[in-house]
Amino acid sequence: MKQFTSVHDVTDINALVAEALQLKQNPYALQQLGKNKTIGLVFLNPSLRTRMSTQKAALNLGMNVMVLNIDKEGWALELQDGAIMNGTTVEHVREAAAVLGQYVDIIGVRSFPGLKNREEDYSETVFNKFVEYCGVPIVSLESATRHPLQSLADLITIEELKTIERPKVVLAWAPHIKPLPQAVPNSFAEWMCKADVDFVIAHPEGYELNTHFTQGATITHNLQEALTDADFVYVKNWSAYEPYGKIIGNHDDWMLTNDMLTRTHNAKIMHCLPVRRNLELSDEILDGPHSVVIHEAGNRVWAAQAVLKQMLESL
Ligand SMILES: CCC[C@H](NC(C)=O)C(=O)O
Ligand SMILES: NC(=O)OP(=O)(O)O
Repeated sequence: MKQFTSVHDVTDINALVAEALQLKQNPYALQQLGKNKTIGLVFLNPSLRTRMSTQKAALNLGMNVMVLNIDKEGWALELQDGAIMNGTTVEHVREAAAVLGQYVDIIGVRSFPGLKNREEDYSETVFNKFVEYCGVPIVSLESATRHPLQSLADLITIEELKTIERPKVVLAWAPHIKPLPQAVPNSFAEWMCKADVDFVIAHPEGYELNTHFTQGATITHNLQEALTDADFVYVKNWSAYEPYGKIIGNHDDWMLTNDMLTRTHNAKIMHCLPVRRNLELSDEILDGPHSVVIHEAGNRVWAAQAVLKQMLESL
């Protein structure tokens, strides 16, 4: 595996899931594989799970790890090619990315969308500049339009916890007070459309995701209908794709409650975290028997470890 930026970088998602579950059983079996290899984790935005789980995965493989919060600890980055840098930016991404590539064997980058310019975000301008200039293999720590490490962990969780061969999986939009990226739902949809599940996306009218990511999914504006016989409900907020980056209408009634779950097939409730309690998901669900969000977060280590193993094997 030369890079991990989307499901399209994976030849066999089921084999990758199986590999992750094997590593979960025997986390330290490959400590020599990463010996004297270094991964650099570069964050342009906050992170808890991705930061800690990817470090742990790399350490499990014997790698050295360096973490840089480049937005706070690095120089103010210039991202526009051809810019006359006579303003507040101090270093161009061309140099910053290339220099980072001198220090590491693999680089991870987190770069959220600005949610202002859809063309800029959906062309992955910032992320792709790191890909272009760093000169080493790259793993996405969440980009403007995808979060593949999260989606792999989600698929691992579904495979581990499913009680029937082909479960019904529902991506259910939930309310929020801030406009959030579409990266997590885009990526989840892409992976679910390739997995052996019956996949349904439920959201209020106006929150349609870009169809590039949802080919094969059943899409409904009726949450109750979607929840019927669901085995997994993946709860996530996202802002509108059109008008881009906006919150449209008031849909507080889309926050899941235990009463709504009675329609499901004893569904397990998933969320990538962080979650706004009693806004996106109720306390009664998060603290109740249906939630698997902590188990899901734990699987981020095994997802990252399986990906880094394959990337190390390709160095
Ligand atoms: C893993 C989730 C990161 C981010 N969440 C927030 C709260 O910004 C998002 O929704 O993409
Ligand atoms: N789910 C996830 O990626 O969490 P962080 O943003 O805390 O890394």
